[in-house]
Amino acid sequence: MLAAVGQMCSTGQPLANLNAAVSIISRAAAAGAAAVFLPEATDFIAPASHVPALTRSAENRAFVDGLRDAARRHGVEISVGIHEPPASSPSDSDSDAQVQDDKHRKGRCYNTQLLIGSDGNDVQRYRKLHLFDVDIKGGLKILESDTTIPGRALSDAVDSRVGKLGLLTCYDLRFPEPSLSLRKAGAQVLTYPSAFTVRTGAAHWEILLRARAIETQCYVLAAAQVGSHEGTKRVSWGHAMAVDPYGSVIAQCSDMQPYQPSFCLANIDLDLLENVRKEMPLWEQRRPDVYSTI
Ligand SMILES: O=C(O)CNC(=O)[C@H](CS)NC(=O)CCC(=O)C(=O)O
Repeated sequence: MLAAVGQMCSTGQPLANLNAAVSIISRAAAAGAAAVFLPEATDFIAPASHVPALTRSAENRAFVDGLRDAARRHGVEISVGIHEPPASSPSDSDSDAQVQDDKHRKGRCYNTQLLIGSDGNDVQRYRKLHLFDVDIKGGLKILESDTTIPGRALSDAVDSRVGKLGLLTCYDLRFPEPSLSLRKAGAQVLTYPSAFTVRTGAAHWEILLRARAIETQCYVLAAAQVGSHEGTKRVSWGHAMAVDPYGSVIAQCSDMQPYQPSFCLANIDLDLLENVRKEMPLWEQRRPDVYSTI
């Protein structure tokens, strides 16, 4: 089964971003993709002060509806990173006092990965657990928690046409525990929709993606934002890629400028995955008698 891993440069306009995302989806579907993976914050990237209003805008609701429609029209599953207002889903459990207080006080949102089925219905959502609050010497200062509420749980590994998916997002990549937990829960394919910074991307992106694939013996699919986001100081690293369970980079988007909405295709071969796990049975070789395991 073919998975398409997308790369684009989101703006502050959800409807323009919808157009870019749909152009990836329609071309990927025509190329035979069964599922299309889009970056973190595909709906918009904008200055922090604009995030609360944009998250709750009619344009942003139209963005998600447009993707549901594209999933149905093209018959593909879609994973997409969005800004999600609290209590937007009936199953929402964010009723505790702290979260209620936070959302009223600051209008924060969740950084959510939404999985849409090929019938256009929502299948799963995952809210980013680890927020990117960093202040690195040399200029980089981002406080994601200014605009975002951290999720409080992993989401169950979920069936898709390209295998059982374990959903994670961007900065989560730096924490091996959730990837191991999802592997233990049955995941075969880990997703990391991202918007890595250029500096940290150059230093860590590919190494971390390959490490997570090697440790978990899962495919890793990492859609990515790329280039300068208009109206902000943010520049994203791109290098959207797919890694196989042996750690090989099997597909990668072009780094050629000017950046266009693009994708790369990866064949997800679950027989190969089983072979990797059989040849080197890491899971059975762990030593819980010596150290604690997930
Ligand atoms: O909310 C948005 O607008 C999009 N979200 C992001 O860009 C997020 C939070 S600011 N970026 C990261 O997590 C980068 C991680 C990273 O670069 C690293 O771990 O080195």
